[in-house]
Amino acid sequence: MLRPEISSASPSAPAVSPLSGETRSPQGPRYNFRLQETPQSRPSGQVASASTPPGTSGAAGDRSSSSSLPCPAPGSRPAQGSYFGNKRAYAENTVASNFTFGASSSSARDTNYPQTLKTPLSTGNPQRSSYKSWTPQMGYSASSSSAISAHCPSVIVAVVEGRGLARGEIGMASIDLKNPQIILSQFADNTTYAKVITKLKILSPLEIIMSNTACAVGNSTKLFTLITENFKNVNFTTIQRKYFNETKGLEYIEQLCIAEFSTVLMEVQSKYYCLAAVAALLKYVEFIQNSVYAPKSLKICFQGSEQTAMIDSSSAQNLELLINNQDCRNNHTLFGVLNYTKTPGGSRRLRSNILEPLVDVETINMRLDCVQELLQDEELFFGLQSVISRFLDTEQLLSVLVQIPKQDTVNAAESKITNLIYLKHTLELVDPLKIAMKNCNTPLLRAYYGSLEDKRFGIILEKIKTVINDDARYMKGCLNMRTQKCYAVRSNINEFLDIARRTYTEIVDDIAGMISQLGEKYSLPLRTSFSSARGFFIQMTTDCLALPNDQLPSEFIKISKVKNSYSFTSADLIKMNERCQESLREIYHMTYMIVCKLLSEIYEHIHCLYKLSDTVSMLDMLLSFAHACTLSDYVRPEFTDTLAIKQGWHPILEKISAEKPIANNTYITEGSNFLIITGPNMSGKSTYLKQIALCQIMAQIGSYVPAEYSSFRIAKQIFTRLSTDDDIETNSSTFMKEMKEIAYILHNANDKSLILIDELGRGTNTEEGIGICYAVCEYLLSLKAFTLFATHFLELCHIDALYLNVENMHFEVQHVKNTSRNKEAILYTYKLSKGLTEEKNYGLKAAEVSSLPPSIVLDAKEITTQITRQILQNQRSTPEMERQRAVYHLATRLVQTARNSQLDPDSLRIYLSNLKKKYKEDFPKTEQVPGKTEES
Ligand SMILES: Nc1ncnc2c1ncn2[C@@H]1O[C@H](COP(=O)(O)OP(=O)(O)OP(=O)(O)O)[C@@H](O)[C@H]1O
Repeated sequence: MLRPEISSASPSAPAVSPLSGETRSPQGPRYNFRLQETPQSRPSGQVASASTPPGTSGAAGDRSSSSSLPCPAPGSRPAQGSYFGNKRAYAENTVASNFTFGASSSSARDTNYPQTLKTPLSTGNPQRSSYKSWTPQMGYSASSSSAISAHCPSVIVAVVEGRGLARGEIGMASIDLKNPQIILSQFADNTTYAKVITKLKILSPLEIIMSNTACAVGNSTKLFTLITENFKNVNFTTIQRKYFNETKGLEYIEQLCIAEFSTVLMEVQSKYYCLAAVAALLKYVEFIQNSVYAPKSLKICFQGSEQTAMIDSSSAQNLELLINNQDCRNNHTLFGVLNYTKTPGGSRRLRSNILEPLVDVETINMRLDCVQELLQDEELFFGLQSVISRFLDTEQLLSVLVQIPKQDTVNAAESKITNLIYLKHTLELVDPLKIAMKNCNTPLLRAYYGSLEDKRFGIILEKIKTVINDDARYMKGCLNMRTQKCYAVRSNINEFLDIARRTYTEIVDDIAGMISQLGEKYSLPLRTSFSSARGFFIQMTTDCLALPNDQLPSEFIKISKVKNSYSFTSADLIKMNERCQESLREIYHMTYMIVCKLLSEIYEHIHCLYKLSDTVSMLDMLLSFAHACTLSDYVRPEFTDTLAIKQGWHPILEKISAEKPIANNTYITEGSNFLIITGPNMSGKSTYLKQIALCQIMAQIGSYVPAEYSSFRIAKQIFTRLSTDDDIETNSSTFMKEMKEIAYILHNANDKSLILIDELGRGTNTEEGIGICYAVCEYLLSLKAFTLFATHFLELCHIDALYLNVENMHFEVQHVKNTSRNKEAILYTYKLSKGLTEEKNYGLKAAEVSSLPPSIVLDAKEITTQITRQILQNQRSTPEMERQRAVYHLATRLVQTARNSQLDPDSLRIYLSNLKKKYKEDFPKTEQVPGKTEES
């Protein structure tokens, strides 16, 4: 048996774990997880064989399972006396000994683990507790409010990097604890590890697992260091390298992947790093969850990095895709604009699509066809929306159903019963969903309709209905749900269960009777209330009532008062609550066994739920797109080689402001793929850049876009270098941030990128800033990427003379006389026009209208005039410098022309002779460039 060993490290813990000898990152809590082999252990990664029926005991009893518990035959009776009188005999006969009801259980399996194993899960670490506290009972709220909880981190990722020559080859495997789907990926990354970091940011993990060799004392790998720096709030766990075992990974996939997705085996067979990562991941997850995945129960997919567009995390942040930069609680984000989803699955899907838009035009167009149909057919839209909004979190339901608890506890029993009720509720919605979709036309909707025709839905429901009452259903409120669970199983299936339920009802009636008697006795308006923590208790409002001596009778204990309402209990009520709990435990116990038997019968069909959850989440997202369209006049995008947006506007600005934003046109083609945008401060440059990126993302996820007409070229990557107003870093670190971001773009951009750069070089002095901008522009101009470059350096605009593919655009402002203050005021039009801005000293003008003291503004104006004069003088005083500059320009143009010599020979000759003419006009006395002949 493998013996896992976990040691928890508090932030103040020493750098080396005394238990495992592993290093720990100094930031925050870290965990080291070490699996040790002991003589009685089963080999790593060993799981119950595929032929083991789900729910039966697995290898070496390791996969203890629910249906191994013998179930009493319907109608079977204890040998003698009443059920209560023969409880023990009944238990001995019918209940497997590993079914341990009670707060703490120590199953045989559990004894294989040292006590330290549980420490990390029970520490008060708030981050850690997020999955510790996650239980199958949680997260089934049906409303869209659950969208928020849907985004609480629940993903565990294992990352491994190749060694030696294979350094830079990355394998990743992730599983969402709320969604039983494993995503594998393997790719080559460069030394900045941009792809890994981006992928991890998109996954937004709860925990990252790496090999212990990645963080050997004093010799951590660059990848480890970068990940720990970038994910300071995420838990790290290191596992011995041997558990990153590709053979075990392949075995895991063979055993756990459901048949529908088994082609993944062909894809990953020779991808050793992702196989190694999945082996470590599953070993670890099964360990911390204290459960194993049932054979053939998981959806496992391989996701290459080329299937979706890449948006790095700082671009996602700059563009406010998911989180608003000013206030992380408000929903002024692209997600907020598009999110009208009704299910947690739909909301999760929207989130992941926004972060990873599609690149396949055919798929995007299929989605757009659906949105179009939903917009044109109101009946379809409202019919679908009403059914979809009744679905629970199907993915999480599946996630619970495919796990077999290693221990049978009251909680596990209760959760299985709850899940069966949810399953019934979910399956009962399949028919209404089919009815709502029966007249749909578009191929994608028809395909989803077709997936609902799966016979397995009906088979499972039929089987459930033979055991579960027709009216057992999901209900809000803990008492309601408790009642549903109690009476879920049909009567006459188990006589003892019927008796236990009668007893439970009697106790509940007794409680109500006792409380009403107490009310009469003290002439108080007492009410029976219930909470999951307290059980039944008494409540009383004091609105129209004065208490004798301002005190409650002494019989009432544990009194608490909130506003004008008292809550309390009595010694008798506490006893009755205990009896109630005991009888409930018995009911759950018997129900559980029936449920387990039922689940084992329906288990082979359960995988159709993967299809259903996919259908529901996709329909929910498409409905959400259509909903967003109905609130604003969006247009269906086209996909061509040109980025052309007619009268497009910023979708988030529209959501925030009372008036519709000013719309603008955009036109970028391969021949004119570099826009330089100038304009005074506050004229709308940054907003415009973001608007382009947001529209591009909306189009690529299959949504309509805010414009009158739009056409996009698919972007494989979207890069942004945008200035953030609320940057509180120092000037130097702002500059370093700028440089890092721009370096990232230069390393990763290619011909299919969309690049937005705003105010590059503002973190350093003007000359150097211009120099950097110029060099960056020249590099980007060598690509066919679509680039929008907003700047205050007007010198940069002259680059259009050298490069034919550069276009200058500017934001117009108007100057109006403010008669009351006899001053000129700036009127922002937010209108984009051709050419570069003619505004001068607009920084000073902006400062003038700001709250800067007038004396300071005056000083600033004077100093600016002096500096400008000095610069001009300097420039004039050195004709040699001017000559050199001209030579440089001429040489650059010649080189550029030669490089882009797509011009035919005649045009090239004309172009060169024009250049020569211009050069001679500008410098009549310079006969030729020193050292060079004219011909050269
Ligand atoms: N198209 C528009 N329609 C309406 N309001 C707009 C539009 N564009 C920008 N604005 C408003 O103008 C404000 C300033 O815009 P923005 O930050 O884009 O200007 P900027 O030119 O980038 O300024 P700076 O150069 O100082 O960074 C925005 O916060 C927004 O409220």
